[in-house]
Amino acid sequence: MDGSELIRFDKVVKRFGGNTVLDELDFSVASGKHVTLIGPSGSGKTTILRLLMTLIKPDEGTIKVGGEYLTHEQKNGKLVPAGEKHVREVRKNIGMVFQQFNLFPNMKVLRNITEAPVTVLGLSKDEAEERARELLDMVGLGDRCDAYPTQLSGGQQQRVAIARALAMRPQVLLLDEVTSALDPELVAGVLDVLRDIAHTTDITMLCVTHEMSFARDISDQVLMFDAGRVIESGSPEKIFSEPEHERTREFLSAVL
Ligand SMILES: Nc1ncnc2c1ncn2[C@@H]1O[C@H](COP(=O)(O)OP(=O)(O)OP(=O)(O)O)[C@@H](O)[C@H]1O
Repeated sequence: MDGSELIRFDKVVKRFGGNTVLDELDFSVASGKHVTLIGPSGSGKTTILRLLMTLIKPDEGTIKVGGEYLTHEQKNGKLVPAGEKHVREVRKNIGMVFQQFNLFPNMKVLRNITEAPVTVLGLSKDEAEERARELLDMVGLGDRCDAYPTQLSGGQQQRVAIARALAMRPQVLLLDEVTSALDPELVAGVLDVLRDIAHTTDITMLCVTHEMSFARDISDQVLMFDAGRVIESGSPEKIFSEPEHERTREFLSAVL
């Protein structure tokens, strides 16, 4: 938790057709911090996470992760659009948990977690399994290594997805409305696991959530988005108790 800058968006523009979704967006996330993005539907929050996962590319601007450009690379002293190999290297620092758990249905829980560490990071099967078992204990599923995803509840599957993301030892964990697809009674278990991770590890978190009490509990900083820009940011105490912007007040009164 050294506070150095881990993520930086610089004048990022993203358009879909004629619709400008991110409008010269600047923001940064310091290493070890937990930052939550809130704001009305369609304000561009998920787009930010998808840009970081390189699922989409910005139309303008630059994105850096861990001091390296994600969008560009240096070649012969010039900044050029990043090639696939460069993107893959920078992307290794980033883990993501999606709304839909996206587990491999034909693999048991343990293998879901060990697959990428073995094939992408080159860990031995034994090393990967040891780490996977630790992570499964951490998410409260140490006894479900041999289950298939369909034998688990949605909440359990999402906890496996969290363990799978952490198994790659990313510097930053992106969380995209990870409880939205869950039955209400399963939400608390997943949020408790994430609270525990936030409070006991030094991983950086960038989180899109509609769970305002969760955002209040884990965040060092809350960014309020509207129409593709950060209109207000600050500690959860400030944003939730003394919002300055009229749009923030309107948004919070609709969701709290
Ligand atoms: N692939 C796409 N093609 C066209 N439009 C898109 C695409 N992805 C996102 N958009 C549009 O971009 C805008 C921002 O979407 P985004 O999902 O980032 O918003 P959000 O703030 O995460 O919303 P929500 O809280 O509802 O998830 C929306 O108007 C959406 O319809």
